Amino acid sequence: MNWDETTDETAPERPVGPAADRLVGSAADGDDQAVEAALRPKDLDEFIGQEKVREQLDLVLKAARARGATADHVLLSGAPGLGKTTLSMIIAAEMSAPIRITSGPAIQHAGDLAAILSSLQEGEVLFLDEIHRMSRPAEEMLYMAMEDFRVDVIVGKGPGATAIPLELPPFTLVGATTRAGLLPPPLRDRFGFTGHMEFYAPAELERVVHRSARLLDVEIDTEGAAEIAGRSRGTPRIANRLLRRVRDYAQVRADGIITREIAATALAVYEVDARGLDRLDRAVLEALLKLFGGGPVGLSTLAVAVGEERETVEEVAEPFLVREGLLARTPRGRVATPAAWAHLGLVPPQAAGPATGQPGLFDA
Ligand SMILES: Nc1ncnc2c1ncn2[C@@H]1O[C@H](COP(=O)(O)OP(=O)(O)OP(=O)(O)O)[C@@H](O)[C@H]1O
Repeated sequence: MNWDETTDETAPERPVGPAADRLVGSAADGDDQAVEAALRPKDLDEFIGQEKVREQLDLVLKAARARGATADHVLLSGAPGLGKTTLSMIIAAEMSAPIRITSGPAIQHAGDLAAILSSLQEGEVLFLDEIHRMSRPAEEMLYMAMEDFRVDVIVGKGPGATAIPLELPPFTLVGATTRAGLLPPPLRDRFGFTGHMEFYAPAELERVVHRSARLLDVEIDTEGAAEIAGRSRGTPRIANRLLRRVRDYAQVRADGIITREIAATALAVYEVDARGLDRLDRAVLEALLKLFGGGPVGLSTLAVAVGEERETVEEVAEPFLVREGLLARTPRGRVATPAAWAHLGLVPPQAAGPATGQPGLFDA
């Protein structure tokens, strides 16, 4: 099989093996979950960035409130850590409604979903994270629930099974997905509003860092916040996590105040470089440049060279390297860009071509 066919450059980082606990991973770890609740913005005004989604959602919610109606179902797509859970909580708060939080993988049987749906209160927000990972029967039950606020509960088995219709109170489903493309069109079409969350600009992340520092009672100057923001890979969750590690360093090794120098030195200790690359990202780039002259080189060969699983390189390191324009996935193999050479301070070999990376020599 051609590896290129299975490659999705927009695929979000999925923690794999030892890479799961990396400081710049975008999925939440246990430590994050404890702090995140305290750092979540509580209303749309407090929510930083995502101007388009925020403005559109503001209209959807204001209109529903003015009509005294339940808000339309909302689908939020985007990489982990960009604020989908936070926005769902804000939707509930803006509608003065309670919220129930669950996820696709937690709903394996239609009965699991029926139990949740039948216990919802009128107007309640149901947040369904990773909605693309729900089972097929549950998904089909959801179609009817979203459209008609009704489900058919199947009682019994085999020829004697009967469907008992169950009326549901109007509710708002907020679905979140990192892979909007994986949602079947009938499900996608049942959302009244779809918002795509983009990675954050450095200036927006700076505001996130300042806000979190204020809530955590940490003193930080403008340049210190800019330094952390620049290494946060466009993701508020990572910005908040780096801030906490820099705060530790500032407390233990300095006077507690975060300046540019303190942030840069602290993050060097944690091996997060000026562009947000960590040890794994740099190992991949270094192997590509130093061992294979910048490529093209096959994924398996590259993975062996860095001593990681193929999936770890492909799913954990590469998405960010591709996004940053440091690495390209081509039909002939992985290739470094001029920006990669510049970032590692190396000089590309002359026009003679790759040092060792003859196309066809390496596995595909
Ligand atoms: N726009 C924002 N302004 C301020 N803080 C934010 C913003 N977006 C996210 N955060 C912070 O980032 C953290 C992660 O956000 P959240 O849990 O909502 O992300 P998510 O997209 O739901 O991630 P996942 O897909 O892993 O569930 C939270 O602590 C939240 O406070």
